[in-house]
Amino acid sequence: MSDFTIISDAIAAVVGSRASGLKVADNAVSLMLDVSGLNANQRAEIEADVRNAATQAGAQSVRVMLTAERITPRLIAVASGKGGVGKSTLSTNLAIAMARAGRSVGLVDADIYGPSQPRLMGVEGVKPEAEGKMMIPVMGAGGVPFLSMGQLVNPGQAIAWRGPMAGNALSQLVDAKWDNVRDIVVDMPPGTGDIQLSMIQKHKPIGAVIISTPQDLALIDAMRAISFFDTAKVPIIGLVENMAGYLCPNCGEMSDPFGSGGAEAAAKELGIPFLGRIPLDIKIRVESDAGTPPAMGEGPISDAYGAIAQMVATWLDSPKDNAV
Ligand SMILES: Nc1ncnc2c1ncn2[C@@H]1O[C@H](COP(=O)(O)OP(=O)(O)OP(=O)(O)O)[C@@H](O)[C@H]1O
Repeated sequence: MSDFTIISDAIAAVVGSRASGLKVADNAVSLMLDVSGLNANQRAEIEADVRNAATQAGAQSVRVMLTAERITPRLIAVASGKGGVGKSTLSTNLAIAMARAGRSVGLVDADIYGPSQPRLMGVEGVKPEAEGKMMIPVMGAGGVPFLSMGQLVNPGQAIAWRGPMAGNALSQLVDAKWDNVRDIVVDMPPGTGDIQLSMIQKHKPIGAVIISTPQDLALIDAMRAISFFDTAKVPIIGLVENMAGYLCPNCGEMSDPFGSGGAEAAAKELGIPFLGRIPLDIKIRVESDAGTPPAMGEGPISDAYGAIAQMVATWLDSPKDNAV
């Protein structure tokens, strides 16, 4: 067998058809490696695998050029019928849990009423750089690239916006230099008005995750959000119940200050998936506010976000009519 065939077979054995343009001259190897859809860690790993395989097959130097097709990220809207139910906290932790599971995911804070994500992502005050007219996402907690309305405007300035302005501002965040990010979790403004409608009409999300607390009144608002996305023909990925049970740090007893199970029952009634339940736990607020959201750590809370991320990932990977 020629050196070329030995090296080519060794590379194909580790990366299949991702390698192309292989050249071998005097044991110096060069090739192109398609890294579309892989995150930064996976890119580094696959490149190292190729280098090892080529070296073990006899190459003395290996030059690898990474290439990736430009992909348009899919948007996952995280929405709630009303404010204060934990939508931003879920968005951050969902994105981090998805990234931990090896997915190439970004986060956009589209909540013009109170962009809180820069703090949760540990990048408060960090201004994104631009390449031409394109913003470059900043690297946030858990290695998740991130952009926020709070980086576009001063606090309070966006409150007076009408729908089209909000839609245009979202364009700046979504049409940024996301490189190989496949999915972007979008923290939507709470509610179901003109602003939210403009945003989803302009940037149709592939699906929506709705979050609610267990009280009846909150669930009525969540139902409104669900029918809002239904009307806009955005599929519902599922419903999350937040603040669903309180574990007393002193006596260890579990209580349900806002009730529990209401969201699961509502999801069943509506025929939409129930994605999981996050307890009321002060650690969630403290760690999120400190820019180290609990999904980055270990334990039951991190596991709960991980399980929701897994369900969202399964939904994204399942065949669907509106797949991009
Ligand atoms: N499961 C939880 N346990 C304890 N605190 C929580 C939990 N979920 C959210 N919080 C806290 O509740 C407050 C509101 O949460 P968050 O900002 O995520 O809500 P929101 O729905 O995005 O609100 P807004 O409508 O203002 O955007 C925050 O202080 C957050 O840390």
